[in-house]
Amino acid sequence: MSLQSIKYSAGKLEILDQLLLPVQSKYVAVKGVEDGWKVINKMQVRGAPAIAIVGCLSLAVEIFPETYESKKTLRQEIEGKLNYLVSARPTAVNMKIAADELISLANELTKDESVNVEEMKQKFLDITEAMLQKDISDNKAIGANGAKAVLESAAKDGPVRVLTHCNTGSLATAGYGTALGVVRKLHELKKLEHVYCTETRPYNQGARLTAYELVHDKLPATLVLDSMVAALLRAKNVAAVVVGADRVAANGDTANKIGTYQIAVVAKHHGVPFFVAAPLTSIDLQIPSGDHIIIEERPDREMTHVGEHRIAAPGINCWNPAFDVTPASLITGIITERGVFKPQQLKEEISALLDL
Ligand SMILES: CSC[C@H]1O[C@H](OP(=O)(O)O)[C@H](O)[C@@H]1O
Repeated sequence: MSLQSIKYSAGKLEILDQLLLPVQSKYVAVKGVEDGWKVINKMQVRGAPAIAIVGCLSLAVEIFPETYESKKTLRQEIEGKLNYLVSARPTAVNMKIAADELISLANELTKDESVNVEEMKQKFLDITEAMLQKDISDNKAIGANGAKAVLESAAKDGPVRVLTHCNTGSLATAGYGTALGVVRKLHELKKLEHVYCTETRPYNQGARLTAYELVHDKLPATLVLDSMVAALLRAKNVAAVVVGADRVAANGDTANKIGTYQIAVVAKHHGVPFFVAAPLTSIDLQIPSGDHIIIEERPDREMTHVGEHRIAAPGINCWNPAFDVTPASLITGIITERGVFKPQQLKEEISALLDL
């Protein structure tokens, strides 16, 4: 069992093919941007932070062996390939934010006469490679901030029961995870009584990936069906819900895996605190609200089949949005590596943090 979703060394990138988990643990090579786009679009690798890291590293391995006649040529290559990678999946903002930052860097280096084209290439490689360790350190901070927030929100002292949705662990990031990082931190603090994970139809990130991680780490965990959440919150004394995010708008509205919105509604009905855990690289202050978030719609086959086995009647119409938007009013707190924010204060506090 491996939880390392991404394997990288200079000029070489492999990803754990998550379509084969949990039955088969197999790494596939990503030899350039075309491969990067395909493994992201097919969801062989998925998860907002992992998408950005794999996308950028696919460009890094592509340019690594190359020599460029000018900085302008290299800049054009970087800009064109990064914008192409953004098109692989539209909802998560992390790839777009990473692309914009790296394109801005390429523009600055192009103008800097003290930097030659080889130095510019190496600087791009260095900054792209640093995304791996930064993501892990961000997730550790999210875990610590989130565990504190969950325990403070709990009605009683002592270990807590939490519910999570989809997969937000090592298989969605460079390691440790966001919402699942909060769960891991609670366990490290000996404050996790139990974690419940939803199966997360139709891709089954919960049953196939989160359960895989929880069994691997030997955490006290139970898999539940997406349809069980209301009954679970009514019967099992869950102290908090902690989910991930693919894009958080300036007002705190959050796009996350389909089913998140209805979990938030049920949590509100039962008075259970509902937390979103996400790095700053998932927060898009450029859009005012969740109404502006593009929701990816995926192939019908993901609903009508499990693997090669058909489970839906041929000819039935399908609607398969991969995400939904949870309004800020249903969110107790947004857990980041820089702190936990009320949705209503997010834009002001993040802007102040980033000196925007
Ligand atoms: C750590 S962010 C993970 C985020 O991404 C998942 O979506 P997908 O599996 O389609 O990439 C889900 O929304 C998770 O919350």
